[in-house]
Amino acid sequence: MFAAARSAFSIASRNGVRVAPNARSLAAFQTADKHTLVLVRHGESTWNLENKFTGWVDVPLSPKGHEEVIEAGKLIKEAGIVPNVAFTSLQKRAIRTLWHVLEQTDLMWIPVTKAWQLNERHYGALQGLDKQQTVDKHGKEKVLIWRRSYDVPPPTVDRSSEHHPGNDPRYAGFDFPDEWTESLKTTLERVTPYYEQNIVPELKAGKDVIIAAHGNSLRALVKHLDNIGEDVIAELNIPTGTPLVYELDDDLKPIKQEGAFSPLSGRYLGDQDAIRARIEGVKNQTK
Ligand SMILES: O=C(O)[C@@H](CO)OP(=O)(O)O
Repeated sequence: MFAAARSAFSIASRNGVRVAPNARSLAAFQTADKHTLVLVRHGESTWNLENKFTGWVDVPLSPKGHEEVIEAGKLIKEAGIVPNVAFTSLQKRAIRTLWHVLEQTDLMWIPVTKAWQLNERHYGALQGLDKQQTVDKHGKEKVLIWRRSYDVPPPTVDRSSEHHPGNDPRYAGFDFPDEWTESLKTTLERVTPYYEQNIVPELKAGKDVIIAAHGNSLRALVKHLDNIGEDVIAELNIPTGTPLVYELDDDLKPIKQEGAFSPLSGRYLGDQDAIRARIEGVKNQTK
C-alpha cells in the first residue's frame, strides 16, 4: 500500500474506528496496490560461526549476527517499509532477529506470531556436528545431498535423542514421529500450509508482513512463492541477516523486482556485492 494510506488504514483499524467510508473505497484500497512481504534470515548464529549443523538446536546470534540484523532493521526503515504484522519461529536466533528489526523500525508494538512451522529444517542426526568434519567423514557429495537435495533427508533421531522435539517442552502438544528428520520437501510441506493459512489472510486483509526465519524454511517459502524447480532450489542459498523484499500482486503472485537475484523475484536490501559474498559464504560451509 502507499505509505500514507497504509498508515491511515492500520492506525484506524488499531483504534477500532471504521476505516473505509464504504465497501467500494475499501476495495479500492486493496486492489490499487501491492502487498509487501519482507523475509529475513536470522543473523549469523554462534553455530554458523562454528560451522555446525544447527537445525532445531536453539543457539543465539553471534556478536556479528546482532550487528547484521541491526543493519537489516535500518535498511528496512530506510526503504520506507512499514510492516503491520510479524511472524517468526520458536528459535531465539530468529526471534532476536525480529526484535532487532522491530526496534530499529520503531515497530515493537506490532503483533508477532511465533510458530514452529517457520523453524529451521530439522537436521536429524547431523545436528551439532561440525560441517567440515562431516564432509571429511562422509564425503562432499553425500553431505551436499543432505544439505541441498530436495527430498533426501539426513539420518533420523529417535525419541532417546536430546535432539528429538518430543524432549523439548516448547513442542509439547505437537506430535512428532518417533524417527524424526526433515528434507527441504518435508520442510516445505509444513511451511507452505502455515503460510497459506496464517500469513496469506493477513496479506489479503491489506497488511504488509515481515517474517524472520531460517535459511531452509525461507528456501522452502521462496520455492513456493517463485515456483522454483527442485534442481534450481538446490543451488539457492539465503544469506544471513539480509532483508529480502517481495512485492505481491492482488493474487499474491510475486512481481519481479529490479535487481532481483534470479530465480528470486524479491530484491535484497543492502550492498549487493556484500550480499553475493554472504551467499557464497553459506554455500562454502562444506567445501
Ligand atoms: O545448520 C543449519 O541448520 C543450516 C542453516 O545454518 O545449515 P545449512 O545451510 O547447511 O542447511
